[in-house]
Amino acid sequence: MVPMIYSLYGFAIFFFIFWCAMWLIHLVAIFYGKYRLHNKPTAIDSDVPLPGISIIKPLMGVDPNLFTNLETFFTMNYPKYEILFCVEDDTDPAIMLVNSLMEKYPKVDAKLFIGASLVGVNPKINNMNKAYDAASYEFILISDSGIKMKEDTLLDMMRFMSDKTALVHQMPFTCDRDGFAGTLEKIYFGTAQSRIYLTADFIRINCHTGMSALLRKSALDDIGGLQAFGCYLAEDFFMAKAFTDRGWRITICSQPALQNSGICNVNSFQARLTRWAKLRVAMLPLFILVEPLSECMVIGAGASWAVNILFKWDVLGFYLVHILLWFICDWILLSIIQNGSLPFNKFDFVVGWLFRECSGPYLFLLALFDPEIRWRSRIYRLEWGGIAQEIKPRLKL
Ligand SMILES: CCCCCCCC/C=C\CCCCCCCC(=O)N[C@@H](CO[C@@H]1OC[C@@H](O)[C@H](O)[C@H]1O)[C@H](O)/C=C/CCCCCCCCCCCCC
Ligand SMILES: O=c1ccn([C@@H]2O[C@H](COP(=O)(O)OP(=O)(O)O)[C@@H](O)[C@H]2O)c(=O)[nH]1
Repeated sequence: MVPMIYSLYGFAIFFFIFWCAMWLIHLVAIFYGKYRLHNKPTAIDSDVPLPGISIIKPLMGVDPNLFTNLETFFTMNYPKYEILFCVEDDTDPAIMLVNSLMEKYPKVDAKLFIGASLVGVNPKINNMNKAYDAASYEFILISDSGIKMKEDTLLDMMRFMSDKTALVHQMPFTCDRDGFAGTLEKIYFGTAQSRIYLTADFIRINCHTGMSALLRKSALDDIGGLQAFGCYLAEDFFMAKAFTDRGWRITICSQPALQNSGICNVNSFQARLTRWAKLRVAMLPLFILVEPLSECMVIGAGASWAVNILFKWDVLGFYLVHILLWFICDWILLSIIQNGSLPFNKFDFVVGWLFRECSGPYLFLLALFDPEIRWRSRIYRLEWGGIAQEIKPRLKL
């Protein structure tokens, strides 16, 4: 009987401490986000020339926003850069679109590479490898197809690239997009994900998501170049880990990444989150426990039970206050990251937030019980540690 009481109290203390840690994460994210994001660049010293940047854009297929997203790369305010578009398949419709942009902006240094080099299983790495080998400058920007840039985004990223830094990344966020899926994506990236992302950056834990990342090429060459990470699907995480293992700094810049894919629906968004959860669990198995526990509804339930055991507090009252406070913190954080008016009203936020918070744990369970990873036209399976194997030949979409 006594061991059972001890275990009961042990669990209650564990939930209570975890719950306190989550509130600390909320506070760190809010204060660090306010301090770190959206601060205007100090005047650039015009006597020191800015280093050149080779922008690598891996493309696969087109979507309704691709043209306007890519166009933002031709109109950036940065003195020296080249754009290296990569397409794996010579029948890809993205080729036509890139050619028309290159014709529209003949003064911008842009090239198109067709055909992947098979250096591993990661199709994004295979697609980018030729461009990486041909890059002229000492810094590389890897930028996914759905990213939209502001005129000064490159300047913003470069000003965080100190001598000790090998990687400056943009925290994932989204452009304003219509419809429930657009609201949901903004809420997820501006609350649940950014809370962890900002805290991790603050305490210097690797949380690099490689959708928009400025890399020091010499440092990447020292760890084997892009191709050294072709065996992983989460090449971004392992690349950043290799840098930090060698003593390099990695950091976010002040502008969050503006994801603006023209494909915006709840199913594809949830499939993407599930794919990412599978990657995280394979890389860091501790996530099987901590990720669901970090969800509002789950830790709230655990903490409500814990405070009832420890302090005899009312379970339902505690749970409702917990949800209300979590909701308010999320609203504050989202407003800081948006840095302007949100494209939806408070009612839409309530609905989107409740949907996200209730579906998050369910999506995580789905990810745990389905080991196959579908990424664009390919299907993979991951080993513990993150090494990937392609298990079905490429589908023609
Ligand atoms: C009391 C302790 C509580 C700890 C709670 C931790 C709970 C974690 C909960 C949520 C995790 C959010 C993680 C943030 C970002 C992850 C996004 C992601 O999964 N990205 C992966 C996929 O990216 C794409 O991959 C393909 C590539 O080609 C594309 O270009 C990419 O965009 C990516 O691979 C993984 C990146 C890093 C994941 C590691 C995150 C570690 C976070 C540690 C958190 C510690 C917080 C601080 C605790 C005190
Ligand atoms: O087989 C593939 C899959 C993806 N990509 C590129 O990798 C980047 C990230 O792809 P996606 O947006 O599907 O990844 P997510 O952000 O959803 O993980 C994009 O620029 C894609 O064009 C690629 O070149 N080949």
